[in-house]
Amino acid sequence: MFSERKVLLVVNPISGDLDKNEIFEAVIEKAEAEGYDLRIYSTSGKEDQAIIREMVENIKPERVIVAGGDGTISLVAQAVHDQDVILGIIPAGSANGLSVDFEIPADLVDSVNIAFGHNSINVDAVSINSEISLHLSDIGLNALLVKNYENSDTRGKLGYAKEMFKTLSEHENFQVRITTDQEVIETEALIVIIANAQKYGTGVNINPVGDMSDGFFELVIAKKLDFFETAKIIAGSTDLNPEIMKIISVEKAVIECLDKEVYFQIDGEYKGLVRRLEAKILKGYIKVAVP
Ligand SMILES: Nc1ncnc2c1ncn2[C@@H]1O[C@H](COP(=O)(O)OP(=O)(O)OP(=O)(O)O)[C@@H](O)[C@H]1O
Repeated sequence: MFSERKVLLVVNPISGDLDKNEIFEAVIEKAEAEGYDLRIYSTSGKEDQAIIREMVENIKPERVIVAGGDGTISLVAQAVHDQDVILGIIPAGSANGLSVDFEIPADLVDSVNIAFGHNSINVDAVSINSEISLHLSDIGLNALLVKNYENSDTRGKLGYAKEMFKTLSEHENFQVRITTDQEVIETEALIVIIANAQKYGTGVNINPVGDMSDGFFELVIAKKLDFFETAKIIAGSTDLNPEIMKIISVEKAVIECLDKEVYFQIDGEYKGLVRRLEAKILKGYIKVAVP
């Protein structure tokens, strides 16, 4: 029988190190059990956003389920955000920062059940110089780490530690001016994070007040630190010292790097050097299935 209820599964075949066949099997089984007509799209790395958008317009699925890392989730969110669909997430990337924040478990059966489940929340996005950030973007130290890690051929924890050491020796603090509706802050900074979420994929809770559905994003400004304080922060120390870290909740902000161009990353993807960022919240950007 032809089913009116449709679901589109988008899979990134190269993300993380999960066997995608297991994902196909689990989703096919669940879709059958729930009476969904399932369509599948495997990303190619080229024109995916436009293709997914067109598929969603034609198929009109109730849900779009993404199996991939944060890059693929963000791509699909941008393709479907103005459609009436629920986004289900099956964590299948190398870091899975978004899934950590949504408390979506790594277990395949559990995440498939959640992706097809009844609970969903509206999630904000942050527009940064017209690009979309769902999770955590930043300028400074961490963006340089992302750049170094992307360019290195080592992977895993050891590769990460090696790149962190290299990054700490290369990084230079910068002068920044942050203009919000409430205040103008001018300070030397190690890192400025534009945070929609709370945690990096490593589990570091950099923004304890973060809530992806509250209509605000946070600016987390870390000032000059010494070498060991810096290492502690990016290695996972969560005891945020207010002398060192300042966190403000805003709807929009302009961030200007006053003395040099600074490394910039969005949701784990290195974006190049920047001087100026304009960030604003996009409320209720996408609906996501959650536990
Ligand atoms: N078939 C493909 N071949 C090569 N690259 C692809 C293909 N499909 C998608 N990509 C690329 O995969 C990247 C997105 O990867 P994604 O973020 O999903 O996984 P990841 O990098 O393993 O995980 P994480 O973001 O959690 O570290 C994009 O750069 C995209 O262009």
